[in-house]
Amino acid sequence: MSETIDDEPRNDNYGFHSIGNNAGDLVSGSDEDFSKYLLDRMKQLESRNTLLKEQCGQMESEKRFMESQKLKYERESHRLQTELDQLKSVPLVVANVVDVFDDDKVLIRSSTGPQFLVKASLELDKDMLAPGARVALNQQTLAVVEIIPESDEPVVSAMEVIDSQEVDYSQIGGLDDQIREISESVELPLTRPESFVRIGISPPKGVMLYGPPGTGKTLLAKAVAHRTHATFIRVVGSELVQKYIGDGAKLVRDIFEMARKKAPAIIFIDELDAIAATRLNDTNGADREVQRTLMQLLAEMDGFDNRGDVRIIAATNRPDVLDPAIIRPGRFDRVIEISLPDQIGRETIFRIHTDRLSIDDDVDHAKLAKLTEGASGADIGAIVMEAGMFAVRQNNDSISMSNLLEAVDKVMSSPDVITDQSLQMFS
Ligand SMILES: Nc1ncnc2c1ncn2[C@@H]1O[C@H](COP(=O)(O)OP(=O)(O)OP(=O)(O)O)[C@@H](O)[C@H]1O
Repeated sequence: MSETIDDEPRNDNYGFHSIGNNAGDLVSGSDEDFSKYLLDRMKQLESRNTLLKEQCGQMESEKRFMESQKLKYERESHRLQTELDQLKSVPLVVANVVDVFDDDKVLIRSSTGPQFLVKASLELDKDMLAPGARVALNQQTLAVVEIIPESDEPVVSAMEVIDSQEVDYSQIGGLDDQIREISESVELPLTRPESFVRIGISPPKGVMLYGPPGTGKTLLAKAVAHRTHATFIRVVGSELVQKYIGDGAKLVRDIFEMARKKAPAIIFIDELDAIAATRLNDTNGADREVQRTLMQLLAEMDGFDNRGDVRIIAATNRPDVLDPAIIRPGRFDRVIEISLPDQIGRETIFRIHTDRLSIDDDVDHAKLAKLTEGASGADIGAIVMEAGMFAVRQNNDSISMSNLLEAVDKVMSSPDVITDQSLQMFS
């Protein structure tokens, strides 16, 4: 096969003239010239070879780039196709599980309110399919096809007091015994759990604070959270009473779940009586829902490890209506009365509330305490606030005793102040 030396005719300087593309075509010349010629040709061919190798390298990298681009576009096309399929799929209906039965039947309540008895897909995790769970239904058959993962419901995370105020025991007057009791029941299990393990006793699972409004129950719970650097999750009982079936129980589950995630944590359930009033036998739908929520609370309390770092404190103004089941041992087994402050307590609370204010030197806290028999800590706080407003109105630089006396008259004559007969329920 004739070997092509080069693909262009050439004009070389050695007395040779090519008459074709083959070596045999060279016109003869001297041997020396011929070897020079060959050397030159070899260099030319070497540089051409180098050039071709570079071009080949470039084409290789272009080929790799094109292949990667092809892969990238194939992936993008697959993603868009999947998205298109999903967008074309029929939207699912969201509902809540009311009850689950053995034969894969589920009683659900749609967001608009009606209830349906439907089939549940066999692929679903039966443990997750519990009353209160949120599920997605096929639009045609209403069959349960998905369980919507529980997320931090905004309403639950909104309950966490993330920036719990810098409340300390020193800002609470007239409750020294109660502070000691709550410190033993809540603070020590969080700060010195090993003491309970060493002695072999379990700390109280839940602490119930009861007493008239405005006596410092919430304040105490916040102070404990501050002392233990625990996440303070405040839940108001009435907020657990939800409109739809199962939502209250689900809220309780979410709250305990969040507390475990955010441990050490203190769950403070204010107005516990809103869900823990005595269970009535003859109940209508709404009471049944409240009971379901209460049962969930009891189940969570029975289920959780009381040596763990989640503590529960509840507060109520209505101990007389509480279901006895809620305060049996193993539930709220430490009950602490937060009573109205006595004379000395009121004087202390007056000092606490005026401590950071500009007041005249002649302010007599003992006299103010004598004049406010039956006032709660909140009433005393209101008196000091009113006195401050009077001083501002008179453009004074500080609060005078007369401002405080005027405020005592105003607040103590207000219908909100606890009277003797309303205290009967706490006796
Ligand atoms: N013992 C106290 N010492 C100092 N301040 C108090 C005391 N009790 C109440 N206060 C004042 O009253 C305010 C309300 O108190 P707190 O919210 O703790 O009352 P509560 O018992 O939880 O009321 P409720 O039962 O209505 O929820 C407090 O922020 C504080 O300013």
